[in-house]
Amino acid sequence: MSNVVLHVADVHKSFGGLKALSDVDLQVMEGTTHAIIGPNGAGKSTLLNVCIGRIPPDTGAVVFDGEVITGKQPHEINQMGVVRVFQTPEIFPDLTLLQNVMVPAFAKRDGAFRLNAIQTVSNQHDIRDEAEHWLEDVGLKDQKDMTAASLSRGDKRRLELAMGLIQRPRLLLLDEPTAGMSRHDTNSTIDLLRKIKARGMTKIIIEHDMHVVFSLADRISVLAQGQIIADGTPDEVKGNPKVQEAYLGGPRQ
Ligand SMILES: Nc1ncnc2c1ncn2[C@@H]1O[C@H](COP(=O)(O)OP(=O)(O)OP(=O)(O)O)[C@@H](O)[C@H]1O
Repeated sequence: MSNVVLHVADVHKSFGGLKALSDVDLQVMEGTTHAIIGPNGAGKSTLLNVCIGRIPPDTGAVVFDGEVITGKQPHEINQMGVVRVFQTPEIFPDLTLLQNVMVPAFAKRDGAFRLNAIQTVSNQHDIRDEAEHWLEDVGLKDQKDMTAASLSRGDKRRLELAMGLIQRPRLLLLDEPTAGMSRHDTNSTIDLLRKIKARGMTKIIIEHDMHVVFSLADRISVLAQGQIIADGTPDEVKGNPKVQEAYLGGPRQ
Protein backbone atom coordinates (compact mmCIF):
# COMPACT_ATOMS: atom_id res chain seq x y z
CA MET A 1 0.00 0.00 0.00
CA SER A 2 1.34 3.46 -0.86
CA ASN A 3 2.23 6.11 1.69
CA VAL A 4 0.44 9.33 2.44
CA VAL A 5 2.87 12.10 1.44
CA LEU A 6 0.68 15.02 2.44
CA HIS A 7 -2.17 15.10 4.93
CA VAL A 8 -4.18 18.27 5.35
CA ALA A 9 -5.96 17.51 8.62
CA ASP A 10 -9.21 19.30 9.53
CA VAL A 11 -8.02 22.71 8.36
CA HIS A 12 -10.13 25.82 8.89
CA LYS A 13 -9.25 29.28 7.63
CA SER A 14 -11.38 32.41 7.76
CA PHE A 15 -10.70 35.87 6.41
CA GLY A 16 -12.80 38.13 8.66
CA GLY A 17 -16.27 36.64 8.49
CA LEU A 18 -15.57 34.65 5.34
CA LYS A 19 -14.87 30.94 5.74
CA ALA A 20 -12.33 30.28 3.00
CA LEU A 21 -11.60 26.71 4.20
CA SER A 22 -13.90 24.75 6.43
CA ASP A 23 -13.02 21.36 7.91
CA VAL A 24 -10.78 20.47 4.96
CA ASP A 25 -9.28 16.99 5.18
CA LEU A 26 -7.18 15.75 2.29
CA GLN A 27 -4.69 12.96 1.80
CA VAL A 28 -2.26 12.83 -1.11
CA MET A 29 -0.73 9.43 -1.80
CA GLU A 30 2.85 8.92 -2.92
CA GLY A 31 3.39 8.82 -6.67
CA THR A 32 -0.06 10.13 -7.56
CA THR A 33 -1.21 13.22 -9.40
CA HIS A 34 -3.93 14.73 -7.22
CA ALA A 35 -6.04 17.49 -8.74
CA ILE A 36 -7.89 20.08 -6.68
CA ILE A 37 -10.70 21.65 -8.61
CA GLY A 38 -13.61 23.93 -7.81
CA PRO A 39 -15.34 27.10 -8.94
CA ASN A 40 -13.85 30.59 -8.51
CA GLY A 41 -13.44 31.54 -4.88
CA ALA A 42 -13.80 27.91 -3.70
CA GLY A 43 -10.61 28.10 -1.61
CA LYS A 44 -8.07 26.33 -3.86
CA SER A 45 -5.32 28.97 -3.64
CA THR A 46 -5.88 29.35 0.09
CA LEU A 47 -5.47 25.59 0.51
CA LEU A 48 -2.28 25.60 -1.54
CA ASN A 49 -0.91 28.54 0.44
CA VAL A 50 -1.68 26.73 3.70
CA CYS A 51 0.27 23.72 2.39
CA ILE A 52 3.37 25.78 1.55
CA GLY A 53 3.33 27.85 4.75
CA ARG A 54 2.29 31.15 3.19
CA ILE A 55 -1.04 31.24 5.06
CA PRO A 56 -1.35 29.86 8.60
CA PRO A 57 -4.56 27.88 9.20
CA ASP A 58 -6.80 28.98 12.08
CA THR A 59 -7.09 25.38 13.24
CA GLY A 60 -5.95 22.01 11.92
CA ALA A 61 -2.55 20.89 10.66
CA VAL A 62 -0.60 20.00 7.56
CA VAL A 63 1.55 16.87 7.80
CA PHE A 64 4.23 16.27 5.15
CA ASP A 65 6.07 12.98 5.10
CA GLY A 66 4.96 12.24 8.67
CA GLU A 67 6.08 15.62 10.04
CA VAL A 68 3.78 18.47 11.07
CA ILE A 69 4.79 21.46 8.93
CA THR A 70 2.14 23.89 10.18
CA GLY A 71 3.96 26.91 11.60
CA LYS A 72 7.11 26.39 9.54
CA GLN A 73 8.30 29.15 7.20
CA PRO A 74 7.75 28.72 3.43
CA HIS A 75 11.51 28.37 2.80
CA GLU A 76 11.76 25.63 5.46
CA ILE A 77 8.90 23.72 3.82
CA ASN A 78 10.57 24.21 0.45
CA GLN A 79 13.83 22.82 1.83
CA MET A 80 11.91 19.72 2.95
CA GLY A 81 11.01 19.02 -0.68
CA VAL A 82 7.69 20.82 -1.26
CA VAL A 83 8.06 22.84 -4.46
CA ARG A 84 5.44 25.09 -5.99
CA VAL A 85 5.55 26.27 -9.57
CA PHE A 86 3.36 28.42 -11.80
CA GLN A 87 0.57 30.96 -11.32
CA THR A 88 2.85 34.00 -11.03
CA PRO A 89 5.89 33.72 -13.28
CA GLU A 90 8.83 33.65 -10.88
CA ILE A 91 11.61 33.69 -13.41
CA PHE A 92 14.46 36.18 -13.83
CA PRO A 93 13.77 37.83 -17.22
CA ASP A 94 17.26 39.28 -17.68
CA LEU A 95 19.13 36.05 -16.93
CA THR A 96 19.69 33.28 -19.45
CA LEU A 97 17.60 30.13 -19.25
CA LEU A 98 20.60 28.24 -17.94
CA GLN A 99 21.21 30.80 -15.18
CA ASN A 100 17.51 30.76 -14.27
CA VAL A 101 17.57 27.00 -13.71
CA MET A 102 20.83 27.23 -11.75
CA VAL A 103 19.36 29.75 -9.27
CA PRO A 104 17.07 27.37 -7.34
CA ALA A 105 19.75 24.65 -7.31
CA PHE A 106 22.11 27.12 -5.72
CA ALA A 107 19.43 28.25 -3.23
CA LYS A 108 18.64 24.66 -2.30
CA ARG A 109 22.30 23.78 -1.78
CA ASP A 110 23.12 26.87 0.28
CA GLY A 111 19.73 27.57 1.90
CA ALA A 112 19.61 31.07 0.41
CA PHE A 113 20.02 32.82 -2.88
CA ARG A 114 22.05 35.95 -3.55
CA LEU A 115 21.53 37.41 -7.03
CA ASN A 116 25.09 38.84 -7.11
CA ALA A 117 26.37 35.29 -6.73
CA ILE A 118 25.10 34.30 -10.19
CA GLN A 119 28.52 34.80 -11.80
CA THR A 120 30.10 32.49 -9.28
CA VAL A 121 27.32 30.02 -9.83
CA SER A 122 27.88 30.11 -13.58
CA ASN A 123 31.33 28.68 -13.05
CA GLN A 124 30.12 25.71 -11.04
CA HIS A 125 30.11 22.86 -13.48
CA ASP A 126 28.13 20.37 -11.42
CA ILE A 127 25.15 22.70 -11.11
CA ARG A 128 25.58 23.87 -14.69
CA ASP A 129 25.45 20.29 -16.00
CA GLU A 130 22.41 19.54 -13.92
CA ALA A 131 20.65 22.69 -15.15
CA GLU A 132 21.37 21.66 -18.76
CA HIS A 133 19.91 18.24 -18.03
CA TRP A 134 16.61 19.71 -16.78
CA LEU A 135 16.45 22.20 -19.65
CA GLU A 136 16.80 19.28 -22.02
CA ASP A 137 14.07 17.48 -20.11
CA VAL A 138 11.58 20.29 -20.71
CA GLY A 139 12.71 20.77 -24.33
CA LEU A 140 14.57 24.08 -23.91
CA LYS A 141 18.22 23.06 -24.09
CA ASP A 142 18.75 24.66 -27.50
CA GLN A 143 17.68 28.05 -26.09
CA LYS A 144 19.81 27.80 -22.93
CA ASP A 145 21.83 30.96 -23.64
CA MET A 146 18.84 33.14 -24.55
CA THR A 147 17.44 35.52 -21.94
CA ALA A 148 14.24 34.36 -20.31
CA ALA A 149 12.38 37.53 -21.30
CA SER A 150 12.41 36.43 -24.93
CA LEU A 151 10.45 33.21 -24.32
CA SER A 152 6.82 32.62 -25.26
CA ARG A 153 4.34 32.19 -22.41
CA GLY A 154 4.31 28.42 -22.84
CA ASP A 155 8.11 28.24 -22.82
CA LYS A 156 8.26 30.42 -19.68
CA ARG A 157 6.11 27.79 -17.99
CA ARG A 158 8.51 25.09 -19.19
CA LEU A 159 11.40 27.07 -17.78
CA GLU A 160 9.60 27.38 -14.43
CA LEU A 161 9.04 23.66 -14.45
CA ALA A 162 12.76 23.02 -14.99
CA MET A 163 13.45 25.43 -12.10
CA GLY A 164 11.12 23.31 -9.95
CA LEU A 165 12.46 19.96 -11.11
CA ILE A 166 16.11 20.80 -10.42
CA GLN A 167 15.10 20.98 -6.75
CA ARG A 168 14.15 17.27 -7.00
CA PRO A 169 10.86 17.77 -5.17
CA ARG A 170 9.20 15.12 -3.03
CA LEU A 171 5.95 16.96 -3.72
CA LEU A 172 5.42 19.25 -6.71
CA LEU A 173 2.54 21.73 -6.51
CA LEU A 174 1.38 22.95 -9.90
CA ASP A 175 -0.76 26.05 -9.69
CA GLU A 176 -2.83 26.44 -12.88
CA PRO A 177 -0.03 25.19 -15.16
CA THR A 178 -1.90 25.92 -18.37
CA ALA A 179 -3.61 29.21 -17.43
CA GLY A 180 -3.70 31.54 -20.41
CA MET A 181 -2.08 29.04 -22.79
CA SER A 182 -3.11 28.23 -26.34
CA ARG A 183 -4.52 24.74 -26.94
CA HIS A 184 -1.24 23.76 -28.60
CA ASP A 185 0.86 24.88 -25.58
CA THR A 186 -1.67 23.27 -23.23
CA ASN A 187 -1.31 19.93 -25.01
CA SER A 188 2.47 20.05 -24.97
CA THR A 189 2.34 20.90 -21.25
CA ILE A 190 0.09 17.86 -20.70
CA ASP A 191 2.66 15.70 -22.53
CA LEU A 192 5.47 17.11 -20.41
CA LEU A 193 3.57 16.55 -17.15
CA ARG A 194 2.74 13.00 -18.27
CA LYS A 195 6.44 12.39 -18.76
CA ILE A 196 7.10 13.55 -15.18
CA LYS A 197 4.18 11.47 -13.95
CA ALA A 198 5.74 8.37 -15.46
CA ARG A 199 8.67 8.84 -13.06
CA GLY A 200 6.37 8.52 -10.06
CA MET A 201 6.74 12.05 -8.69
CA THR A 202 3.90 13.08 -6.36
CA LYS A 203 2.03 16.12 -7.64
CA ILE A 204 -0.86 18.34 -6.65
CA ILE A 205 -2.38 20.25 -9.52
CA ILE A 206 -4.82 23.12 -9.32
CA GLU A 207 -6.40 23.68 -12.68
CA HIS A 208 -9.57 25.08 -14.19
CA ASP A 209 -9.19 23.33 -17.54
CA MET A 210 -11.05 20.02 -17.23
CA HIS A 211 -9.24 18.60 -20.27
CA VAL A 212 -5.96 19.00 -18.36
CA VAL A 213 -7.41 17.65 -15.10
CA PHE A 214 -8.90 14.52 -16.66
CA SER A 215 -5.77 13.94 -18.75
CA LEU A 216 -3.47 13.90 -15.72
CA ALA A 217 -5.21 13.25 -12.42
CA ASP A 218 -5.30 9.92 -10.57
CA ARG A 219 -7.52 11.44 -7.89
CA ILE A 220 -9.57 14.60 -7.75
CA SER A 221 -10.79 16.57 -4.73
CA VAL A 222 -13.52 19.09 -5.36
CA LEU A 223 -13.72 22.23 -3.25
CA ALA A 224 -16.84 24.38 -3.14
CA GLN A 225 -17.30 27.27 -0.72
CA GLY A 226 -14.31 26.14 1.31
CA GLN A 227 -15.43 22.54 1.77
CA ILE A 228 -14.41 19.33 0.06
CA ILE A 229 -17.65 18.11 -1.47
CA ALA A 230 -16.19 15.13 -3.36
CA ASP A 231 -12.98 13.14 -3.49
CA GLY A 232 -12.21 10.16 -5.68
CA THR A 233 -11.03 8.88 -9.03
CA PRO A 234 -11.82 10.99 -12.11
CA ASP A 235 -14.73 8.66 -12.98
CA GLU A 236 -16.16 8.82 -9.47
CA VAL A 237 -15.94 12.59 -9.41
CA LYS A 238 -17.33 12.98 -12.93
CA GLY A 239 -20.42 11.01 -11.97
CA ASN A 240 -21.02 12.78 -8.66
CA PRO A 241 -24.20 14.90 -8.88
CA LYS A 242 -22.94 17.33 -6.21
CA VAL A 243 -19.92 18.07 -8.38
CA GLN A 244 -21.98 18.50 -11.50
CA GLU A 245 -24.15 20.96 -9.64
CA ALA A 246 -21.26 22.86 -8.01
CA TYR A 247 -18.74 22.87 -10.80
CA LEU A 248 -18.84 20.65 -13.83
CA GLY A 249 -22.20 21.97 -14.91
CA GLY A 250 -21.00 25.54 -14.34
CA PRO A 251 -19.80 28.03 -16.87
CA ARG A 252 -16.02 27.33 -16.55
CA GLN A 253 -16.24 23.71 -17.69
N1 LIG B 1 -6.07 37.43 1.83
C1 LIG B 1 -7.40 37.36 1.75
N2 LIG B 1 -8.17 38.23 2.44
C2 LIG B 1 -9.51 38.16 2.37
N3 LIG B 1 -10.21 37.25 1.66
C3 LIG B 1 -9.48 36.36 0.95
C4 LIG B 1 -8.05 36.37 0.95
N4 LIG B 1 -7.62 35.35 0.16
C5 LIG B 1 -8.72 34.75 -0.33
N5 LIG B 1 -9.83 35.34 0.15
C6 LIG B 1 -11.20 34.94 -0.12
O1 LIG B 1 -11.29 33.57 0.22
C7 LIG B 1 -12.12 32.88 -0.72
C8 LIG B 1 -11.33 31.75 -1.35
O2 LIG B 1 -10.36 32.35 -2.22
P1 LIG B 1 -9.29 31.50 -3.05
O3 LIG B 1 -8.43 32.47 -3.78
O4 LIG B 1 -8.63 30.53 -2.15
O5 LIG B 1 -10.23 30.71 -4.07
P2 LIG B 1 -9.83 29.94 -5.42
O6 LIG B 1 -10.64 28.68 -5.41
O7 LIG B 1 -8.36 29.81 -5.53
O8 LIG B 1 -10.39 30.93 -6.52
P3 LIG B 1 -9.90 31.14 -8.05
O9 LIG B 1 -10.23 29.89 -8.78
O10 LIG B 1 -10.75 32.29 -8.51
O11 LIG B 1 -8.44 31.46 -8.03
C9 LIG B 1 -12.60 33.91 -1.73
O12 LIG B 1 -13.89 34.35 -1.32
C10 LIG B 1 -11.59 35.02 -1.61
O13 LIG B 1 -12.16 36.28 -1.92
